[in-house]
Amino acid sequence: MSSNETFSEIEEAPTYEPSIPVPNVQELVRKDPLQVPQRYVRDMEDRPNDTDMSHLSSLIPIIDMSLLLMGNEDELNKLDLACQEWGFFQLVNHGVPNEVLQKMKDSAAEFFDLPLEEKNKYAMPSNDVQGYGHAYVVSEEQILDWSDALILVVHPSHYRKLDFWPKSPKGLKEIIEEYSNAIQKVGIELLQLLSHIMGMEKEALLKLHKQLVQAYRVNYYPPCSKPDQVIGVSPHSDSGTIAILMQEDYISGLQIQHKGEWVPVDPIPNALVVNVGDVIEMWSNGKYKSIIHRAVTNTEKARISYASFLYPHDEAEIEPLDRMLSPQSPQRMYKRVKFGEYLRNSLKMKMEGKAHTKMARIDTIA
Ligand SMILES: O=C(O)CCC(=O)C(=O)O
Ligand SMILES: [Fe+2]
Repeated sequence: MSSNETFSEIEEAPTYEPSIPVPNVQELVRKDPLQVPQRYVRDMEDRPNDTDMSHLSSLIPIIDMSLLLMGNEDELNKLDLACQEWGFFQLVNHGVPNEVLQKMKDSAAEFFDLPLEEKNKYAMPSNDVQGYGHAYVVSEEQILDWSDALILVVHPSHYRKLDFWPKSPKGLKEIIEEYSNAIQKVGIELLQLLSHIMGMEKEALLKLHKQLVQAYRVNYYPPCSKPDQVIGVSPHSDSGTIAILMQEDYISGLQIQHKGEWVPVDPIPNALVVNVGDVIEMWSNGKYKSIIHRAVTNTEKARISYASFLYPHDEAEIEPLDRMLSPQSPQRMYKRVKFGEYLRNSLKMKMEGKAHTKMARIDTIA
């Protein structure tokens, strides 16, 4: 692939901003399902409210990849509108076999069911953000998310730190690789289609990455006795290019901000949820939106979500593309930033909506 030829395979794996170690939430719930320690309790204004917005979930665009790949104009328009108005869509007929999705889910569920000592063999060290633990914890005072996660860099393969890839259950490593390869294929196709709807040649966005990097974050949200007081994953936008998420089939939790409301993205069995990240928002000069989203918990069931993030090489310079400046938006909304600096700046902050995008924004409003 052209974008992967720029950097040689002897390049060292990058390092990322560390996160402060905090208690394991699954273990906390296992020991006492009713306890909700104060460090997880949100301020009143940040709590999920119980207004049921599930009727809005069906408005989130559902896009058919097989139609996109056939060049169907209506579907391409739908993609364009989805990225402008929602920043999120559900992707069906994406080509990843259902067996691969299911094997990924079964194997990850088995991992989280292992005793803590076994999972802690892959514990995120204090100087890294890969492994089993919690990202974005930057101060002891910070209110914590009601979740644990396994985080790995999966592509390019020489970036992998195999010490963090669980050896048990048997087959997990292999399915992470198989699933991630399948997701990368979908991701590349989406980048080609986005290049097309931005009026560029197919490989344009891929080339701008200099090298396509892919990280994998499996989130585990234990049930919570007070789901109205905690958040599973704090509101944030994703820093990379695009994110592709697999959800549990029948357990909701993901919510996205749309016109001032938190809209749930209820799972559609075997669909993938795709969202535009900050980099696409910057390249498109704000035409396509990187939307704030969060995950909430429930009293009944643990939920696992599987997020793959595609992003550029650390050295890639990100700025609005000339062709995306238009009479409607003649001014650049973003400065040029080196992606590696942008990403590390985000990882150094707690997740807080779009606060991390400040370093790239040109604020036109005084
Ligand atoms: O669990 C979810 O549905 C969302 C996870 C997410 O936004 C993330 O990992 O960045
Ligand atoms: Fe996210």
